[in-house]
Amino acid sequence: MKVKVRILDVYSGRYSVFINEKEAMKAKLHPDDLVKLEAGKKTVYGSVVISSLVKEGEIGISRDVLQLHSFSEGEVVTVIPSGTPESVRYIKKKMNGGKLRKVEIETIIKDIVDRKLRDIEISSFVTSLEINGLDMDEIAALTIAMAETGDMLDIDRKPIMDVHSIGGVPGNKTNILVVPIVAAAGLTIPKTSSRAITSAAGTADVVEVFADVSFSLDEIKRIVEKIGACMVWGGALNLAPADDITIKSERALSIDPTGLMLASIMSKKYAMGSQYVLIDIPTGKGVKVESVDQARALARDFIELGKRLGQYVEVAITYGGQPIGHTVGPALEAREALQALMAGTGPGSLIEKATGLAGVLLEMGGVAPAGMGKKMAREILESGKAYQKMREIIEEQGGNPDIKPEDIPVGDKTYTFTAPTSGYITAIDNKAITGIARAAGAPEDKGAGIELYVKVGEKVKEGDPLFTIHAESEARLDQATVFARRTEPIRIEGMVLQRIGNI
Ligand SMILES: O=P(O)(O)OC[C@H]1O[C@H](OP(=O)(O)O)[C@H](O)[C@@H]1O
Ligand SMILES: O=c1cc[nH]c(=O)[nH]1
Repeated sequence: MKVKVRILDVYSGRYSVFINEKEAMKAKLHPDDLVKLEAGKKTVYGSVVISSLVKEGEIGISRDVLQLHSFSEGEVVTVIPSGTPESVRYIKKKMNGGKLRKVEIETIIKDIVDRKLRDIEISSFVTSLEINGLDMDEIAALTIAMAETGDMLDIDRKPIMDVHSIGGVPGNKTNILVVPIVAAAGLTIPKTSSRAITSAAGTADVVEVFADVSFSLDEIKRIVEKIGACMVWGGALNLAPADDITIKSERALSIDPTGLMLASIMSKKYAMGSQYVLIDIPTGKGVKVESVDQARALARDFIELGKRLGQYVEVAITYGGQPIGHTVGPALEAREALQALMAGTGPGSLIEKATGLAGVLLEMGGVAPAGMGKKMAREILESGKAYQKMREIIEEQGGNPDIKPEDIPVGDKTYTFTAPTSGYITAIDNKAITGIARAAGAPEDKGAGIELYVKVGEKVKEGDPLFTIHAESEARLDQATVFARRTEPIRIEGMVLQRIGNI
């Protein structure tokens, strides 16, 4: 059927096309049916929403579609019902535990990017990967398909360094220090991050508190060729575009299937032209990788995948047994990262990890002698050079370089939990901390999160503050406090943990 486009001021987070009920009945279209819109050389897929927002003879197009495709009001388009895409068969094959061929993986990724697959099918694909996994041939094919369905960056400065965390540990604002340290040493580091997947704040969510993170590839090229670094959101670019779409399903389910995680990270690095990549694998209770043996196995996969892509990859297995630093949630983490860059010092876990990772990159990039990278990274941080580089990044990304940590607003609805008894902090539950921060509204509510006053091993007295929840609304604060009461985010014990006798 031929209809006229009506642009609707609707944002649904998916590719929706709106059709009047009578028109839908005539065309035998039903809610959520997949249709193809054709206009000249343009082809776009979308899911049907039956709505009185449009009249007979019209098709409503939501803002989501207009972000990537241009349609004008009144433009005539042909609407063609589209059957189930071939890729659904391949998703079922993975559900049944089969091994996917390269061409099958390419078809799935192309259909995700073309929006032929709807949320429900994409979630099924993600779930099938969580349950049945992928082998290295499948992971390599997935990585290349994810990168090649988008644009590739070609930066005129070499070598290109990169760092990426597999995430999972609360408060992981580390790379916001690593990137300016490495760039201040003269290396080039075009850092792309995703938004939160399982945590309460991805690096892109945190950086967005003080600068823009959505740029075109041309803008990124300009920024990186000028100042040697950027810290941007991968999802804003047409860079590995399937990544941000699958991440939406992962975030909803709070899962990060290992094969997809490898492809998600390495496709972004491949598309950015990164040559030397450092992968951070936080390891500990309540994060994605709980044991050092598992971390080593994953490290081998990253290194092998890097070889297949022509990249030199090193892996740092880092301590992830409790949150990094003292803050969790976008605005609180932005404050802490900025404070550390300005002062050249900060919480031990944050500074140790940031200078440790930056040190490895300085050695990989050949600007620090073997074994001297960490010392050099610390000197760059303490000298204020990393902060100066951060100011350049903020300015080039449209933020205010003079911003101070106290200028960053945090949620003003607060509740502080205190120690019910005196003793030592014997555990901080990563999953509970993330759950509380998410219940408080993070990462979408930038000001939501947690301020931690204690770390494992510290001594507390009854009544000492343990942590404060910040939220932007009373309702969210209530949800988070209820969640916190149901879990045991912080364990306090005496020095005698157990008494055993009479066995
Ligand atoms: O912790 P969760 O949300 O699972 O993982 C996602 C986070 O991990 C990575 O961090 P980075 O960009 O390397 O700092 C991603 O880019 C993202 O910010
Ligand atoms: O970028 C990232 C980081 C962790 N896991 C992913 O899937 N992607």
